[in-house]
Amino acid sequence: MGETSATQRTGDGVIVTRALTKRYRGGQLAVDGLDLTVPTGSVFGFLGPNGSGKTTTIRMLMGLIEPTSGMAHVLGRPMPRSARAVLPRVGALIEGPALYGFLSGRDNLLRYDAADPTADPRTRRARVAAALDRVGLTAAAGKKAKAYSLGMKQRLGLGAALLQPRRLLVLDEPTNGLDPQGMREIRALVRELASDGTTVFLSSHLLDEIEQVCTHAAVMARGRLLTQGPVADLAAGSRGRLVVTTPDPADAARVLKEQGIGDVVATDDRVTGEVPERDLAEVNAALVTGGVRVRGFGVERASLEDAFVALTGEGFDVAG
Ligand SMILES: Nc1ncnc2c1ncn2[C@@H]1O[C@H](COP(=O)(O)OP(=O)(O)OP(=O)(O)O)[C@@H](O)[C@H]1O
Repeated sequence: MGETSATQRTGDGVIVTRALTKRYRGGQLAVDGLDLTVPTGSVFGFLGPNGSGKTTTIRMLMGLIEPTSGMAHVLGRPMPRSARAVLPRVGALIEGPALYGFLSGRDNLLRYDAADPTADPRTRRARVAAALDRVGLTAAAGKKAKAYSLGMKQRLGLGAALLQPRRLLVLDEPTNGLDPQGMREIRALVRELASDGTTVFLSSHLLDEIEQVCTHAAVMARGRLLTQGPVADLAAGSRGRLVVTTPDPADAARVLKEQGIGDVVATDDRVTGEVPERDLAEVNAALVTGGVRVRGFGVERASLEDAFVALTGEGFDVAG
């Protein structure tokens, strides 16, 4: 099979996998028949709880481990076979950046750049200065990396991935372990990179993170792909919740149950339930007839979390 036919077959996805499978030597089936398509220019969230197979997938995509079966194409070329041609065009941040604590941030990047045989030594300093600027570390460039906060270390790792122009950035749990401020910084950076046209593939076990920064997402559980597509479509696939705001939550809950509404949950001044098939006006009328003072009545937009729960029938470890 020639390279051209392979490219045609995989369309214009930046990452395409078909039936990609990894069984570790111990017998653990970590990734099971994965069909993934990451559109060009997307910020693609690879979502799943710990142990769902995200890191294993990323390691196969980067040619770090061999799949047991199936195929993975990155930038139209098969991995791991074309790793030498593909990897220079991919920036990766996997399992935290490897940094020398005793070197300054700038010297760490100079080292990274020097390790790249395609990087012109005459323009090295300028490249490193531009990368430091990109990730907001110019002022801290002279500090030793061991004095950096976790967020600064992550940003330095991203800076290393950005020394060369990249068509694809692969970030494995880029905000893991960061405080809220550090998370915000990394998310802002990801959005900025994406606005320049770089495709970003990032894994996360945080649903709200995916909703905040990603255009597309795939959801993994126990090594299998549950769904993938534009984030807005994934959330819309779930029906959302009926929400009644009222000073009479107990009465409202009773009426809603009488009306056949499922999963009724009452809190202080809010009662929610599953969205019924029938006309919502009838439900509203029943509440009013039942003496419930209705202050608000409507359907709350479904979140990706609702979609996840609907898909798996179980909750998601949102707090991490
Ligand atoms: N080298 C290995 N040998 C054997 N089993 C492994 C190995 N690496 C991972 N696994 C197992 O494969 C499964 C998937 O792990 P993986 O690290 O890919 O998941 P993950 O979604 O990235 O989770 P995490 O966020 O915890 O890294 C887990 O059950 C894990 O224990």
